[in-house]
Formats: sequence, structure tokens, C-alpha cells
Amino acid sequence: MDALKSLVQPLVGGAGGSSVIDGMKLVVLGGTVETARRVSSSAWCLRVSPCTAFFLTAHFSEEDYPYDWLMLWLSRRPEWQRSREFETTTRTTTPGFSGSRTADNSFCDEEEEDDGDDTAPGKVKTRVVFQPTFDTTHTIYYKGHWLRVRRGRKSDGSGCEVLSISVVARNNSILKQLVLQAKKEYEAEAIHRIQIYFADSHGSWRWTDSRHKRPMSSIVLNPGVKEMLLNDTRDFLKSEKWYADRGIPFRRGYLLHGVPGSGKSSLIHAIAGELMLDIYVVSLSSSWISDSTLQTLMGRVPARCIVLLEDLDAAFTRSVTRDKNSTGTPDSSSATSEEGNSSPEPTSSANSRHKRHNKDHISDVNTLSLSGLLNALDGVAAAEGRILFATTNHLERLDPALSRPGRMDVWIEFKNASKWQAEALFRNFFPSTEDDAEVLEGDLEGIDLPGPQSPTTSSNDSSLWSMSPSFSSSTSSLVSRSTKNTTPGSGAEEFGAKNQAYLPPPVEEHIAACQHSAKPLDAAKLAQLAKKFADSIPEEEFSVAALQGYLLKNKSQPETAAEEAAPWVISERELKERLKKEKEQREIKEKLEREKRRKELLEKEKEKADLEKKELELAKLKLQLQEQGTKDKALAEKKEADKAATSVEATVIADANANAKGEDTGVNETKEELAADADSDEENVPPSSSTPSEVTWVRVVETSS
Ligand SMILES: Nc1ncnc2c1ncn2[C@@H]1O[C@H](COP(=O)(O)OP(=O)(O)OP(=O)(O)O)[C@@H](O)[C@H]1O
Repeated sequence: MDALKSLVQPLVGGAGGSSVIDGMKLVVLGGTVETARRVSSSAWCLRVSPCTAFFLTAHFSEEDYPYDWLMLWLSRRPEWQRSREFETTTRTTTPGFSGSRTADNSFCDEEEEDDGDDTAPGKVKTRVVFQPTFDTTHTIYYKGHWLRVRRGRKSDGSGCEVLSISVVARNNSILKQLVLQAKKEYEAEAIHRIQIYFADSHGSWRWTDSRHKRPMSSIVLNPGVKEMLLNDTRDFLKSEKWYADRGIPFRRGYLLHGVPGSGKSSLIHAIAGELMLDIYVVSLSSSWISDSTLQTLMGRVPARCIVLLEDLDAAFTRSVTRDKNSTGTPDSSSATSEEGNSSPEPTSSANSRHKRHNKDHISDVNTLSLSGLLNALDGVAAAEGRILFATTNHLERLDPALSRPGRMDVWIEFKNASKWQAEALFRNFFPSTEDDAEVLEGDLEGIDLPGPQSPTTSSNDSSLWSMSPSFSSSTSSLVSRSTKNTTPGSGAEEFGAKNQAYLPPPVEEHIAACQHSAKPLDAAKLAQLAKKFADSIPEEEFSVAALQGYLLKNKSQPETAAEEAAPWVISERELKERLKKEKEQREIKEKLEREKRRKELLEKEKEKADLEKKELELAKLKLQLQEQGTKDKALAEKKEADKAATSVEATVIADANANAKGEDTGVNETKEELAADADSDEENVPPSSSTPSEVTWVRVVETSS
């Protein structure tokens, strides 16, 4: 205690110190204490959350594009090789690049790598990539800064992934640089592909698919159509100022209408590839589509893109069928299935997100109105710079307001295949020796083969592009395989190569038909076969998709394809006829059944009505009887009462008369006695014997009762 006193004493001064010095000492003491408090509190803050004290932190939600850019960038960082904690994944961050992307730090089976045969059919190289683990902080060196990277989940219960990147810096320019670099790298990967986004029920765009660009040359349309459309769209994209100067909204719409399978969607994909634009698809027949959702979606499309409104005619019918007889009545079952089908099953990283977001929020509001659609297309909130494509199979069903210029500036009709198209399709399908050079230049690069995938399906044949994203082919492999496979029979040599004693039997015809590459034809032969094929195809009777289906069946046999086109047409017609008849019969049967059911229903209703009528009558009768009974009873009671009253009065009168005559009746006589007397009097005394005075009395009493 003495020690403490001696310590404080010099500070507060002795009893003899001046008051000014004392005050100064107190100020110094207070200041020291406060400084100590602040220093200790800062040190505590620093210890608890150093990030908030010195770091600049950016958060990237998986719902937004930068997340994907950064995940790709991160997966390529060599730091992950040295990291003591990382995640390995075969899932690609870049949409649609599964197996094809080689990140710096990715790896695969060495044997697989040495093999070097990228062309092996159905063989997918699985590369493993390092990625940041969840809830662990990683440090990466970037442009003179140490970045702290952390992957976590949002705390709002949505389960949404968030990537947080912190850096010690005075401003956020380093983070901006990082995002831009990640974007650039991402886009460099995406240059040969188009990204497809589908609208979801939250009013957001979800990345769904990535496809190889489809070459324009693979689209077979009447001369000039493709060129006109491509030039028009190119011209539009260059004319922003022109539109602005004239105060015209910078938007352009194209309406592609016509028969199914004629190339509407294919053309849009090819144009998107040419213009390097992504496609944003809304299916207007989706069950959850409403005015507000569509408005939100249209407000969220990027400045340069293609918006595709599929099945414009189905916008207000909600029917999933494209049947001409579609009534437009809301169909709950179709609505449910539509939910599942409205957007193709997404793959890769978007898959899990898509499912998670849809799982707990699937609305079935379906309240799209015409005015809502028009507003979304060209209302104030509608994005500028977008190219709108709308497709329909039933132009006649469209409201004129929808298809007026300004909304749909260019209309293109798609018909069934002409002879010209048939020939061009044939030429596209089968390789020619003269085309090889062109082919090598990459005209067919990235053409996807139509599904379904089978072990025997090669990804390298010359073929038209299809909707299946899982097949890809490269030009060089196409040519090399074409030359490798000579005749159908040559395959047999491979299979029986080790046999010494017996030669292999000839390859059966149907097996040969399954070969997947045709021998390149010389130009003259190709021209002759293509003509033969086109001659057999009737003008505008079959869709291009149908012809493509036929050619696919004979894709290794151009001769057969040309020879058998005429019988195929006949068999197709027969098939169509048969299907038509079956449909008619089915319709007649259904109509008869409907009629029968209607009659039965009418009969039942009639019986029911008769029964009800009878019951009603019965009830009425009962009521009448009841009323009658009540009346009778009341009447009887009344009669009884009247009778009693009359007899009492009569007795009284008789008594009065008797009194008047001087007779003594006695005061204690009972009512019964009086009544009995009255009765007997009534019976015994004839009315004629009544005196005039008695009659007068009775009448007076009756009137009053
Ligand atoms: N004109 C065409 N040129 C090349 N291929 C075509 C053409 N028309 C159709 N096809 C082929 O037929 C298939 C279906 O074509 P697509 O989906 O583009 O037709 P669509 O008119 O959009 O049909 P729908 O109206 O039913 O959506 C595709 O595999 C495509 O390659």
C-alpha cells in the first residue's frame, strides 16, 4: 500500500503543491489512461477481425457472371499446386468446356495423355482441376498484391456460394484488374462457342448450355435468305448512333414462322455464332410466366445479345401441344410437366444452382397477358441493343399487335424443303474429294452430330449440326477418318486380322449400313447422286428435318441414299396416310364416345329431374294433407268449443228464464249438470215451443262468440 502511495504521490503532488500543477497532472493522467484504452481496443479489433481493419474485400455471388470468371481464373492458378488445402474437381467452371479445357494446373491420367488420340469415338478425357476449398482462406500472389481468397456460402439461408477476395490496398483498382483479367480469359475460352441462357421462374437468367457455333453453311435455305438476315443483323448492331439520332428505340425484331423442323432454331444459333452473341431463351408457354416476370427478364438482358421467344403463339394458350386444335385452355398437367421441361437440364456448375433455386420456388402463376408481353418487348424497361427473334408454327394465331413492325421488323417464312434444298442438303451431307481442302480450312469445325449417342457413333462424320451439345467433331479428324475407312469390307480385315485358316465372311448389308463415314465422292458423282436424290423428293412436302433424318440413316451410303429416296417418299406417304387415317378413326371413336357419354349424362339428368319432380309433388301432397288435418282439427276443436259455449249459454238462458218464471235453480249446481240439463232441454224442448223472449237471448250470445 505504501508503495502505491509513493507511486501516485509524485503525480498528484504533495499537500503543499499548487492547484495549477495538480490540475495539469490530472490532465496528463486522464490523457494517458484514454490513450491506453484506445490502443488496447484497436489491438483487440485487429486481433478479432484483421480483414475488416486493413483489407478491401469483394464478394462474388455464384448467381452472377464474375463468379464463373473468377473460378476459372482461380482454377488455373499454379498456387493450387503448392497449396496444402484445395479441392479437386472434374466439373468445369467454364460452361460447356468439360474435358476440353486444359488449365495450367489440371492433370489427367498420363497414359491417357500419352495416348494422344483425341479422335477415339466416345472417349472423354477426364481432367482434374484444383479449386479453392470451402471455408478456407487461401493466399494468392497477384500483380504485387497478396490476395486472400475464401469460398463460402451466403448466410441468408439460400445456400448460394460466394467467393470473397480480400486485398490490402488503398483502393479497389487491383480488384477491378483482377475481375477484368478473369473475364478476358473466360471469354477467350468461349470464343468458339455460344452460351445459352434460359429464363427461370425468379425472373433471372440461368446459364444452361454452351454449344459449338454452327456454321452458316450448314443451314440450307432458299438463296439469299441467310445472307439477308445476317447482313441485316450486322447492320443493326453497327447502327446505334443512327437509331439514337432519330429517336428510334435501338431494338430489332425478327419473326421466323412456318412448319416445324424447317430450320428456324438452327438459323438463330448460326447467326448467334456469326455475331458472337449469347442467346437468352424464354419459352412463353412456361407455366410460371407472368407479366412481371417477363418484364423483369427483359430488363435484365445484356446490351448485346439475342433474345429468343419460342412458340410465340403459345403465349396465351398455355398448351404444350402444337396441334391445330389446341384450345388454349389452361392445362394443369401440362403446366406441371412444362415446369420440368421449360428449360433443358443444365449441366456443370449451373446444374446444382439451378436445381437449388428452383426447388423451393416454383410458382405456377401463369398470368401473361398480351399487354404485359407488349410492354416487356418495347416498354420503358425493355433493354436496348438486343436482337429479338420470335418463332411460331402458327402465324395465324398471333395477335396483329404482336407482329406489327417495330416489334417484329422482319418476317421470314420457313416452308417444307424444296428440291433445291434437298440437293443442297445432300451435298452438305456427303463429303466430296474436292471439298476436302475447304473442309480442312475449318468450315465444318464444331459441327455437332445429331444424337442419340451410341457406342458406334463417331463424332467425326460429316453431318449437320444438331441440338445435342455432347457431340463435337473436328475437321481434321473428319478427313482422316474418312480416308482411313475405305470400303465397308475393309473393316473385316481388322477384325479377322489374326486368322490364318479362314477368310472372314463378307460384311452383311445391314452391318455395312451402320458404318459412319462415307467415302469421299468425286464431284461428278456427288452431283449426279444429289440430283437423283432431289428429283425423288417432291417439292415442299417434307420438312428439312425429315430429309435430314432419312439421310442420317444412310450416312455412309450416298448411293443408297439417292437410290432409295423415291421408295422412301412412297413409304413416308403411306405412313402419313396411315397415321392420318388412324387419327381420323381415333377422332371419330372419341367423338362417338363423347356423344354416348353426353347422351348418358342427359338421360341421367332427365331421370334425376323426374325424380326430383315426383319428390316435390309428394312433398306438396304431404303438406296439403298436413294443412287439411290441421284445419280439420282446428274446425273440430272450434265446433267443440262452440258447442260447449252454446250449451252453457242455453243453460244460462234457461236458468234465467226459469228464474224469470220464479223457479229456484240453486246456486251450487255444477257445469256438467247444467250442460246435461241444457242438452236434455234442447232435446226435449222443440224450438217452436220457445217463447219469443228466449229466442232473442240465444241469438245475442251466438253473435258475440
Ligand atoms: N433449313 C435447314 N437447314 C439445315 N438443317 C435443318 C434445316 N431445317 C431443319 N434442319 C435440321 O432439322 C433439325 C430441326 O431443325 P430446327 O429445330 O432448326 O427446326 P425448327 O424450324 O426450329 O423447328 P420447330 O419449329 O419445331 O422448333 C435440326 O437438326 C436441323 O439441323
